[in-house]
Amino acid sequence: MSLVWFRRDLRLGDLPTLTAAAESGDPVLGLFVLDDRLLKPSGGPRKDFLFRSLEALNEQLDGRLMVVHGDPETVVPKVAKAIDAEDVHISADYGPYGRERDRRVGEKVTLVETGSPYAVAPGRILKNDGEPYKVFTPYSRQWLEHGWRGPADTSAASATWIDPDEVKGVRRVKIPSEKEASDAAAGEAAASKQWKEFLDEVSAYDDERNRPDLDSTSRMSVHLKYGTIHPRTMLADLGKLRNEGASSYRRQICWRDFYGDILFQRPDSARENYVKKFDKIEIDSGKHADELFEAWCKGETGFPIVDAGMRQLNSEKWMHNRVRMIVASFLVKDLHLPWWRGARYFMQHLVDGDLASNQHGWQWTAGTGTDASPYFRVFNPITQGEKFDPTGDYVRRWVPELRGEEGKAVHTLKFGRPKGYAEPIVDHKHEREVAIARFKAL
Ligand SMILES: Cc1cc2nc3c(=O)[nH]c(=O)nc-3n(C[C@H](O)[C@H](O)[C@H](O)COP(=O)(O)OP(=O)(O)OC[C@H]3O[C@@H](n4cnc5c(N)ncnc54)[C@H](O)[C@@H]3O)c2cc1C
Repeated sequence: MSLVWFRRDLRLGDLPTLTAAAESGDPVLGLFVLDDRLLKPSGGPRKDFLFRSLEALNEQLDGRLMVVHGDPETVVPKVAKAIDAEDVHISADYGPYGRERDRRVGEKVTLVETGSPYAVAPGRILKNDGEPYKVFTPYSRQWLEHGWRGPADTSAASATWIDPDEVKGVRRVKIPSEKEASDAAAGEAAASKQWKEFLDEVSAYDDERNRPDLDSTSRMSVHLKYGTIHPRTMLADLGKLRNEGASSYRRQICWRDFYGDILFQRPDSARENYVKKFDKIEIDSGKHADELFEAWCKGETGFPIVDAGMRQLNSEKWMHNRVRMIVASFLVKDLHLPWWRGARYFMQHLVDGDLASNQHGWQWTAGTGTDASPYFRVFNPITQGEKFDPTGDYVRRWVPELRGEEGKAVHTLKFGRPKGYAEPIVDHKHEREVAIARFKAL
């Protein structure tokens, strides 16, 4: 018998783990472990998406997904023993917790790793001197040159699936549900449909991807996070197209691989500054800092694009990439709060919250990360709004108090601030100087 332990690969198509497990011709048991170490710190939207994707996977397997609850170190060997499986097939996990977990489980059973959640697995792309890259552009050149495998030809029909009802001595649980849901459609079929629909529009991606008012990005991040689609499948489709949009999209997939690689090289960077000299930068704390943080979380800063972004996050559990950068810069450089405070809030609320992309997206914006935007480059939330939401539609969509403002005047409020909309909580010009002075003091 073979065991496939699903983790961040909740699909049956393009699943090399399944090819490996089915190779011997033995029947296969599909297993998912509800692990409190991962579930407890997960925000509701992520749990909801995970549970709905598990439901979809279970359906694809005609109800044959075994779901158990507990510490994988105990339950995975128990399940393997119950079906007399020699090998436990997994897709490699490169995150700090996942690596340590797999090391522990691997001491008790034979873990066979095939593939990873990335196009190119972390640790593969190295400089000529064998050192990992720290800067995106040379990494991306090497990444393109390295290339990736084609999609694996797998489906539910690739194996004979064991019915979990026939497995004795293992306590199964029902797939839970979660109240704090997002609208993101979950599961492999939804991922595939969404991707195909987006491919029809990808030629416009390069021109429009920075425009939150157009809402024209793919929203595939949550599917990539939970592996309801693999980037390899997407890259294969993109490879058939010859347009700027497809190249630009490929570059974003590369950013995802890059940050996966950086976190693999430096697991400490999930919690600490990637560039150590920033440990000494002055950051604010105390009651007033907490009040400012609260206003930021609620989208009540009095800066329209920042408030629109935070309200989109709180409502949709997702935020446009450009706006993620703007609100992150505002938290770090206008409010002088530590990046990890904002990153934690994002991880609680984002449906696509991913340790590598989130912590490094934050560190990039804060200036403490890899080829970071320099600390002295401070985003002006008003000009950023005018430039990237030139119609003003994005702000009006998310900030009802500003719906009476026309065009891009919604960012400057030059004709006055409507009643009921917050006064700016800080003076951007002044805070910019404070941020730069603190940087220079390092
Ligand atoms: C402060 C901050 C926090 C972020 N937190 C996360 C996070 O928790 N999870 C997450 O998946 N992405 C995160 N990102 C990256 C990016 O914002 C999202 O991947 C993107 O907005 C998701 O929407 P989309 O799928 O429509 O993106 P698209 O524009 O359609 O991009 C396609 C895919 O490329 C990848 N991608 C795009 N931009 C980036 C990037 N800068 N870094 C890494 N991968 C990228 C994503 O997988 C995305 O789905 C963060 C960025 C910033 C600045």
